[in-house]
Amino acid sequence: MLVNGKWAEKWQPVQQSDADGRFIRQHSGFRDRIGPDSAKGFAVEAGRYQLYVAYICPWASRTLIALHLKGLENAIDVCAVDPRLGDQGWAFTGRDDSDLDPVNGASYMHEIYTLADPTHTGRATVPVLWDKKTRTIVNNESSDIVRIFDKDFGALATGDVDLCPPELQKEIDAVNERLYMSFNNGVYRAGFAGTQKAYEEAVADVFASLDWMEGRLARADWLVGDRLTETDIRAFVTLVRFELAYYSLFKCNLRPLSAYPAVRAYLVRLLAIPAFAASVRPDHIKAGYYSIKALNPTGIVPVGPELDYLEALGAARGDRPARSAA
Ligand SMILES: N[C@@H](CCC(=O)N[C@@H](CS)C(=O)NCC(=O)O)C(=O)O
Repeated sequence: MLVNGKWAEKWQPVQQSDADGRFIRQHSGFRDRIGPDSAKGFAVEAGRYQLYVAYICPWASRTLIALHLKGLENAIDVCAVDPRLGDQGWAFTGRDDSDLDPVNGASYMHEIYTLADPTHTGRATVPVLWDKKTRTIVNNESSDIVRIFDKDFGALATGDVDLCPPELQKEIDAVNERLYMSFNNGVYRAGFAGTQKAYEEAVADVFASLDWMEGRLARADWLVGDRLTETDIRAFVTLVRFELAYYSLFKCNLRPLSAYPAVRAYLVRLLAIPAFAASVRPDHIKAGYYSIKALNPTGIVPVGPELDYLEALGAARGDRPARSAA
């Protein structure tokens, strides 16, 4: 991580924990908006902003899905890091169809943070929304960036969807909060737990969330109201990683996803929406999670699992089959 603008040596991608071994996620530091609600006057302009993402990362994937659903692909550039978190954090290598940084020419994500604030202290996380004009970070919190794309870009956003309609906002915020604690971050609390107790608490939360979603989706198409909202984006990014990484690497293995037929059908339905499909790179997800040395010291990436819903995704994009012919 960065300490006063310097990359701390001997840094390991291990997360913070409390006295009982419970995983603690860092708070995001850059929280401005774009347009009339911007404190620093970031204006709505096509081509001015770049979104830094990692395809492995569920928080970054939320913002990618929102960008595509809102039809902002031509207004905002996207730059994807190498999926493997190395000794210097996220890197721009161009490997595995990741990107080199065309705007700042950075080698590592932490350079983007020190360009914005030469004395920055904190982890160099993705997503980051970067302003090319003033060369700084607008925002590095995915829940804000989703709302920036949904609300701030006005006529530049051509997608015909309101991800947080005012009449549903209260319920969306309440369900988002619950899902975040117990599901989106719940899987991380399980994976990075430092004690048996912290792990068991987290796994119970994860499966209680799946139980709740199964009940809801057995009688409704969407998690809140009668339409697609940002809550569905939040559920999706964790669901699509569940069998690829969380079930095995994070030990969230109480039940397979097939024990939740309504949830699984919902996942397949969302994958058929191009904005959702465009955010999913199974190769990056597996390479990224299994490169976390603290959890997988050998770095060996499992061959499986074979997942029919992801093969359909690859075929739709014209990818080669997941299993090589070697
Ligand atoms: N609050 C942030 C969390 C982002 C986050 O934790 N991203 C992870 C990747 S999934 C990251 O970049 N981790 C690098 C690190 O912790 O050093 C958000 O939702 O935007």
